[in-house]
Amino acid sequence: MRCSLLRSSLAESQRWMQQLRGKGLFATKPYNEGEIILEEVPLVSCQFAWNAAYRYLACEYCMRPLETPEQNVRRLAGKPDIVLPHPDCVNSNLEQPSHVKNVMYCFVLLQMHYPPETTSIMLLVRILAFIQQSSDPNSAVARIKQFCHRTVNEDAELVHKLLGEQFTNQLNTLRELTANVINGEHIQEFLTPEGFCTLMALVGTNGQGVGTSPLAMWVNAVLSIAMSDDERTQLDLFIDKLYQYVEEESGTFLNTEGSGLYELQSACNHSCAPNAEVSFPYGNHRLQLKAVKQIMPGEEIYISYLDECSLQRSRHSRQKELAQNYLFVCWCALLSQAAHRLLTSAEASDEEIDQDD
Ligand SMILES: C[S@@+](CC[C@H](N)C(=O)[O-])C[C@H]1O[C@@H](n2cnc3c(N)ncnc32)[C@H](O)[C@@H]1O
Repeated sequence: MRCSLLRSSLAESQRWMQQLRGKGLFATKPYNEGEIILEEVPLVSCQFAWNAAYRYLACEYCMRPLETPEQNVRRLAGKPDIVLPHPDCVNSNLEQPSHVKNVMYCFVLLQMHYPPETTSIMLLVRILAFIQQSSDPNSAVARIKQFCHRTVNEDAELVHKLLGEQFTNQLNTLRELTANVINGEHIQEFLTPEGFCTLMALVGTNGQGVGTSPLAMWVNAVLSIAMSDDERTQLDLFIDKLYQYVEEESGTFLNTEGSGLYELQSACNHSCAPNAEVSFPYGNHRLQLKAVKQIMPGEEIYISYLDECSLQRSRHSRQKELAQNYLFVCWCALLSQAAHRLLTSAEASDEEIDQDD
């Protein structure tokens, strides 16, 4: 009886938490650790403006780097004579003649004191362009509206960090500038003050960071080649040396970075102990979601919205980042408090039962 009491309370608290979390992605079959759950390309993506400043050239459409691994490592390591072994892996990045570098149009935004990276604004403009250019704009709008897009969390009294009252003027200027760049019947609703905030919140809460690196692709490719133990040891030493040179010359900023909007992946809720992770193994914006633990049918698939560094930080810092960027109070913390309360009340009932006995 005591067990069933605890079980029903836990089931209730889980239902309550699912309500708070909204929709989620659930496994319909078992996945082993390391197994691919899904792959998808984004509806829209955009690279960070600073890539160009650091001479990271990537396709404006799919973020595939526009240099070979050898050119990449020569630049990052500041050593123009480095030659990478295994030419098949070295040259694989050059075979995309259709991937081009476009000139991005720029906003006066760069002069404004407003927190979002230009990428968030470009992503927002690309969403509008996606709707405008669609052969069926109404269904394009419906697809965009499937992404969660609330601007406030009334339960937890949170406002998205990009939408605070202190930014009213900046948001208005940005909205007017955007309407000058792109306008039309089907996107009117997103160019009103409320609609624009909704789109900003949508980009803020659903944008997935994308990272591509020719060097990392070369490393993955050569590591999958069959070779003797001796050759493998030599290769490992060579790779370690390359990364050491790169770190000395360029530090840790190694990837071409950007952000994308993914329909399936964005349905994944956050956990500080996730059972899946996102990667970009093709060196472009095509995303892969992989199980990092065994997942059983019916289980929810969670990723971490926090990078590795933030995940190591205190619960308070994690909660702050999730609240400001994603408008929720980390359920991991809530769960432990709720579980603690349930446990305490179960223990209390145990005592009562014991006394009754
Ligand atoms: C990318 S969406 C994930 C899908 C979302 N649940 C939906 O209904 O569309 C991110 C939003 O999901 C909610 N969310 C994600 N993980 C959560 C969690 N662990 N606890 C509570 N809410 C969460 C937050 O509202 C967050 O802004």
